[in-house]
Amino acid sequence: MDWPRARLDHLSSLVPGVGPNTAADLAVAVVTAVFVAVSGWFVVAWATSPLRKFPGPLLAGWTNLWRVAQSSRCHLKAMELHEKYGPVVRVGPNLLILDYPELVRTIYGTDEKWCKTEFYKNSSAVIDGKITFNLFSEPDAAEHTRKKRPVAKYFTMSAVLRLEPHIDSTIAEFIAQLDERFVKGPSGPKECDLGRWVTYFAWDLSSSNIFSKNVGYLDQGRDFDGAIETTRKVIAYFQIVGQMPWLDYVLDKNPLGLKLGPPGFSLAGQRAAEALAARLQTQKLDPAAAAAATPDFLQHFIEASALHPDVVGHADIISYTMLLILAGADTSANLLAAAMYMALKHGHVWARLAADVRALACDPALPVPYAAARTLPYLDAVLRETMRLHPVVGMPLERRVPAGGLALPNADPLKMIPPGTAVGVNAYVLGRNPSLWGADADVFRPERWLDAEAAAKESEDARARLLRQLAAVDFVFGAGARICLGKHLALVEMFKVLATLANRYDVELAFPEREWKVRNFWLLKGEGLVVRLRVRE
Ligand code: HEM
Repeated sequence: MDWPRARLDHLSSLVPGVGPNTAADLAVAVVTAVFVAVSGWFVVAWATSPLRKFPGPLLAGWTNLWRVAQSSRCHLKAMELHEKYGPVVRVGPNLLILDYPELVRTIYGTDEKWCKTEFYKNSSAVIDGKITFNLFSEPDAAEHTRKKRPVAKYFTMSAVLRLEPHIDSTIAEFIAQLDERFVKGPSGPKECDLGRWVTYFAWDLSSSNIFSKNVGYLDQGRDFDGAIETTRKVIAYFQIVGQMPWLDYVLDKNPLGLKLGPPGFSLAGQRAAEALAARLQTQKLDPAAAAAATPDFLQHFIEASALHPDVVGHADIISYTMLLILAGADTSANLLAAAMYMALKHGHVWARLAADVRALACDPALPVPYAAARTLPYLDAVLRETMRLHPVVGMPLERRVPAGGLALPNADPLKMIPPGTAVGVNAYVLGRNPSLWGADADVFRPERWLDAEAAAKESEDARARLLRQLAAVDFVFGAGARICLGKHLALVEMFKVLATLANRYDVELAFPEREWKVRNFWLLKGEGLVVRLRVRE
């Protein structure tokens, strides 16, 4: 639109130093004024921030854009920063990252004072124009407890073990596909992109645990409906907007209802809604068959709805199931791929693991029972060591400092973090802290766990140190009131599938000299796990 000349002249004459000449002058003046105002605002905010005393990159203290730019390698950047600045580093105008193992119990406790920050808010749906939090994103502690209470009992170890038949059937499908596609055939074993195949496995397994039905990724050998790729994009989007929450209000949750941000996650919602409707129908028509079926999460949530109708409606059942898909599939796939890569990269580790598993004398044609796999200390050590160095979630778990502030330990001269500050510990950093792990903190050495357990039997100090190490590795699943609900399930799956693969196959890396590439898209995902498999003699 062209503005009338007189109006432009009048407006531009209001800007000091700019004569009533041209529209271009006015535009320059407006841009300059905005720039000066915004810069001024940044300078004042920076100069008056109570976090100014905390060290960190200068730009990070001004704008969250700095950390957004680091996203895909923020776990490595965090290591560099702690090395340079110490255990407390300012990585955003209102965010400090901490490398104090002893603070984990305070920050991630059960006392409901430490709430999740805005980082999590965006991973919620908009229903009827309102942001509706799920169990994971809910910031309010009381509301979180209300949402969690009806379903928590379905995630205990004993409840998870009742899902073992689903895990077995998916592992059976997994090895059948590996045999058929990569082991058999006249030309002998073929290269197998195991990283891709564990992803199909984890996605089918997640669906089997929830709906008693695989989606068919293993069967088809591809992400045939695009849901895996879409979910990854959704998680990567959450990583970015979590760090600059206002972006999500522009890109996704804007009042105009325009979707400029993440790809829709509607396929998972639609699948969940259809499965729920079908299950309710079956229950009505054939209650005896429904009661006799192996339980799954859908069944559990329907039961929770019957027991707690005031908390769990049908929309909540769909929300719980979608969350399990989002939180449980790629996380498990990434940990499984990391354990395989690390054990194979250190050939003696895989050899010892395979020898221990085979000594159990389980049938190599069948999935190894959890009760048998769990008896193997070396398998346990391989898993712990993998989680220590490749903790899956590659970002700090942000929490808001409550009233009273946070006192720093060890007479840290910075002493006190003020209330309202966002703070976070990154499991990747904790897993490499030399005060916990010693000088070889960066080395993959499962034997350290066996040594530590032996030492713990001999001395109180060693026992206390082992407990600290166990707590640090456990932090891979978070801690306290917001600890991962799927922790037991994930561990049962890991024990079983690693034991089954080691029991059935001789495995080697196809390109042992190559390093895999790890990218951080909130989750740490390694790429380049390519192997050759032979069914063992
Ligand atoms: C190796 C696998 C997994 C890892 C490393 C992992 C890690 C985590 C972490 C770190 C959190 C806490 C986030 C925070 O406090 O900011 C979390 C929460 C959660 N996880 Fe997992 N997870 C895994 C597998 C699973 C599985 C298999 C499921 C479901 C079957 C699951 C369901 C959840 C849920 C529902 C929450 C939210 C809990 C709450 O806020 O009450 N996770 N997970």
